[in-house]
Amino acid sequence: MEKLVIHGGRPLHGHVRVSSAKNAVLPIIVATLLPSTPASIIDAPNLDDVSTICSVLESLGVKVTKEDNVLTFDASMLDKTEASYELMSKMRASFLIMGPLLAKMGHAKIALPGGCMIGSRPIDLHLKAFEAMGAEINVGNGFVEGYAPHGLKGTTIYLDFPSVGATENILMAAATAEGRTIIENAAEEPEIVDLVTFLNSMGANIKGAGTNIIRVEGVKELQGISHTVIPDRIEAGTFMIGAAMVGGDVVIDNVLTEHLKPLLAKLNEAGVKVIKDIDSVRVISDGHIRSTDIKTLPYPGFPTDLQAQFMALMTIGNGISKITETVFENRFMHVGELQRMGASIQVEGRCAIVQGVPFLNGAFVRATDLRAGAALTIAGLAAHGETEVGELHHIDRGYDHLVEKLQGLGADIVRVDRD
Ligand SMILES: CC(=O)N[C@H]1[C@@H](OP(=O)(O)OP(=O)(O)OC[C@H]2O[C@@H](n3ccc(=O)[nH]c3=O)[C@H](O)[C@@H]2O)O[C@H](CO)[C@@H](O)[C@@H]1O
Ligand SMILES: C=C(OP(=O)(O)O)C(=O)O
Repeated sequence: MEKLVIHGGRPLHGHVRVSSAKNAVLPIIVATLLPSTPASIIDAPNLDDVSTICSVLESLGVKVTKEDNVLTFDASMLDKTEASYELMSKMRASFLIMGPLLAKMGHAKIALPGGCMIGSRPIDLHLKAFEAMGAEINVGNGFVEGYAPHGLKGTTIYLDFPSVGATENILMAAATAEGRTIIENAAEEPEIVDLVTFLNSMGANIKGAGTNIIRVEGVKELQGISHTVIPDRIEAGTFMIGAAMVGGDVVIDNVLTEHLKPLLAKLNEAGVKVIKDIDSVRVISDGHIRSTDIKTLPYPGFPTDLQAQFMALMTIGNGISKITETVFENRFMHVGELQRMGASIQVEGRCAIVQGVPFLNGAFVRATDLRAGAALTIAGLAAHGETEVGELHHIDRGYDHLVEKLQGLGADIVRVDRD
């Protein structure tokens, strides 16, 4: 069991480069199930979630190869349509294989992903959409099984909530379905746009990605291409918040600032200096933070995946900050850990009231989930004394070389074996 050991209080300086987006690369890898010829991804991030999704595809018969910085997926031998609980339980995004498998193979049997730390995360919207497209869906004994022996048919689907995963699953099911599919109240996240760019480059006919109505004209076949995934806006945001909290002068490279408008606005409100450039952003901070409220919302609102990190920043604000989480029902697991570092936070339902304190103190804390882990790492870098962060497998899911990148900025952080 490994842990991070952090000695806080050293300002951050220099450049750090953001990797490709986890939440874009995962659905894009799944979409390589669809074409009849191999598809490649250039510069995929080095993440446990990427390894997991590659294992899921391999378990279905896809040949996955890596040469230098290019991952290639050849689904011409795809012959299985069942995914085990062991693989599904590692990562919920694995459920995205349901749409492409139904579209291409007419069958999918997938272990139910189950609940997780941040909420129950049902898949009802995905399943309702597949049924509307003509699939027969049965749920039982911990599995969801779908049949579409005569193929999927386009239809109009209204999503009760603009679910990112449901929008992606439907897009992949609809790309080669018969006729037109219209997704109303679709998710508008940049990762949806990147998936659609990938699908359209392979020959799909999809319009409206990035708005809440997406139209898909089903095509007969897709052909594999090579794709470079968009930068990870959540990793970029994590470094921006980190620089703001710890203090210093940091340039974050490979950032599309148009994907981070709510964070830029909130850092501005918090008194942090942020200078935008074409594909980078510079954050200058003396560590004095004005308390600011945030409310998480689907894109283009404030991302739930930056809520924990922003809460860490608010723990040293000059007053009271109200943090409202509307996307997931239980995404405050980091509160207890931040309290161990001396933060003053009270949770009232979906709101956390953070009363800023002059400084945090180092403590032993656990990464209760991926973004909680990032938040606690930032908090440790800003805190007085030594912080240890355990349960690193959560952080490894979604941050590519986090420790090395922070060391490059001058942080005193090492990864060591617990024993
Ligand atoms: C791999 C990936 O891209 N993960 C992201 C994706 O997760 P994910 O795709 O799972 O998130 P969704 O947008 O689907 O979920 C948002 C909300 O909708 C609910 N819901 C979703 C589907 C459904 O069938 N029924 C239902 O009720 C969920 O429980 C949750 O409360 O978007 C989330 C919201 O931006 C991000 O936090 C995750 O980092
Ligand atoms: C919640 C997240 O990911 P996932 O949907 O894969 O659990 C995240 O990236 O913060």
